Amino acid sequence: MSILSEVLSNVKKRDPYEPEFHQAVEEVFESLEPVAKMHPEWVEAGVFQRIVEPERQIFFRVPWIDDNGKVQVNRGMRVQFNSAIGPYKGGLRFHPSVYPGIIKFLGFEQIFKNSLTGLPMGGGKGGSDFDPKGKSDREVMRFCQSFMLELSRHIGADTDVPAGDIGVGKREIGYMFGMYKKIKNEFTGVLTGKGLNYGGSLVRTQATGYGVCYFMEEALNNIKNKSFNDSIVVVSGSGNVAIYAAEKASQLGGKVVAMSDSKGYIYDSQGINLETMKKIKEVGRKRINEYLKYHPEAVYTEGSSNIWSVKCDIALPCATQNELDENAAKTLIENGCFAVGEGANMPCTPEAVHLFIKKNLVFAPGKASNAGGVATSGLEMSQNSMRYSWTFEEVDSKLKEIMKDIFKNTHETAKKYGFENNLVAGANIAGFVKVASAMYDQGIAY
Ligand SMILES: NC(=O)C1=CN([C@@H]2O[C@H](COP(=O)(O)OP(=O)(O)OC[C@H]3O[C@@H](n4cnc5c(N)ncnc54)[C@H](OP(=O)(O)O)[C@@H]3O)[C@@H](O)[C@H]2O)C=CC1
Ligand SMILES: O=C(O)CCC(=O)C(=O)O
Repeated sequence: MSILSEVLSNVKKRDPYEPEFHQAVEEVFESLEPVAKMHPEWVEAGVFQRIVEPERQIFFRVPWIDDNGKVQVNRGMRVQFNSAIGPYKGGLRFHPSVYPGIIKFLGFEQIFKNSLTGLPMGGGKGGSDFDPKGKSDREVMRFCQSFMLELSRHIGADTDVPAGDIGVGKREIGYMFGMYKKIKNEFTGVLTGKGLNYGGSLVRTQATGYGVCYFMEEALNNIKNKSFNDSIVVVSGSGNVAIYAAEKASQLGGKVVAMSDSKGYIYDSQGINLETMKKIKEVGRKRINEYLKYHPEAVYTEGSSNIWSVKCDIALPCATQNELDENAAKTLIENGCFAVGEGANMPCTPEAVHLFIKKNLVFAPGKASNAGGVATSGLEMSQNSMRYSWTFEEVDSKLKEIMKDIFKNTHETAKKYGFENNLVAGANIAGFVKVASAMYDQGIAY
């Protein structure tokens, strides 16, 4: 049995009820056989065993009082996965589906993603099974304050710097930052994704979605001699990542014809009107079928996974994990889709990914293509430390350079290890090598 199979089998034995975490480890380990062969010293130092075990996991009670005066209790968690190359960094997810297996898979992905950005950030992730949907602003505020009351003991600008993810946006970050400041009596860059009026960075709102398109444009140019220009694009989700991926895809000359939420999807042959979408989702926090009130010529279909039956050239899954399976992948390919860029974390199942690679689509894996969000969070941390702010153009051009560099690194690494044009292997190997070498240099007790 190879060391990688042995470690994977132990991961499954140790935490048998965490399928998403197993999937994330398996997907990275699939690419690492040549690395293990090239670095017997890493095998001997137990780097592979150590990298799958979080440095620390924190679980805590989050009691809060709803608008009816009733006490509610949620579960909070933070997984501090790996700090070999910098303070733990990664988002917080508030969604009823959150449990340790989800947070661990996200934290594991974050280690390699953050490494790919070239910035000094370790990997972490956290969240709660709290559902902000349908709650009043006051309820969300009370929950966030209670959450931070405990989390504040474990984070800090040089220790662990959380940010947003599903269900956590500017509103939630604001409430949590306010509470942290009150508890610690200090104004530091302990969270990113902050409002622009209190230390946030320009472009952070747009960064993940824009970054997906910068990465994809580079991949299309280099691998297929194509671009977004004149392409038909389908984007799943209508949250932060989806809206700004759709915006940049349109700016680059693509036409986005469909977007979704967890209930269904909208098809608009004229191209989705993003101002309407922002009004519905960012301002109103409403369901996507509201779009028909403003654009009656569009079509709404129940069932979010059906979105992949819409004919397109480029598909950008930007909603959630495992939202695009093998059948959806077959349909996309039959309809002529030539590129898939993951805006969400692990949105394509392993079977779908294998098919895309086998059929030579340009496939951009999330840990590379959605790294623009955390990279810009890294730039927010730098600006906070300097007590300074860069302009929109400055941050945007740094983001673009970072995404181009991530593409170059993943593309060249894939080639070097015998996986030409396989960006999954390139991203896994390039992300891993930097962290593994730092872990090795810092000794086994680390
Ligand atoms: N925000 C960021 O900077 C980054 C986010 N990501 C990843 O991108 C993805 C989206 O995050 P973000 O845009 O921030 O989150 P948001 O909460 O802003 O939006 C999430 C979107 O996905 C939809 N969605 C959520 N769960 C499901 C589900 N189970 N089935 C179908 N649709 C679903 C939501 O629909 P509904 O409103 O109906 O629930 C909503 O449209 C996540 O995978 C996240 O981890 C990755 C890198 C950075
Ligand atoms: O900006 C960040 O720190 C985290 C973003 C994130 O959660 C992600 O990359 O999945």
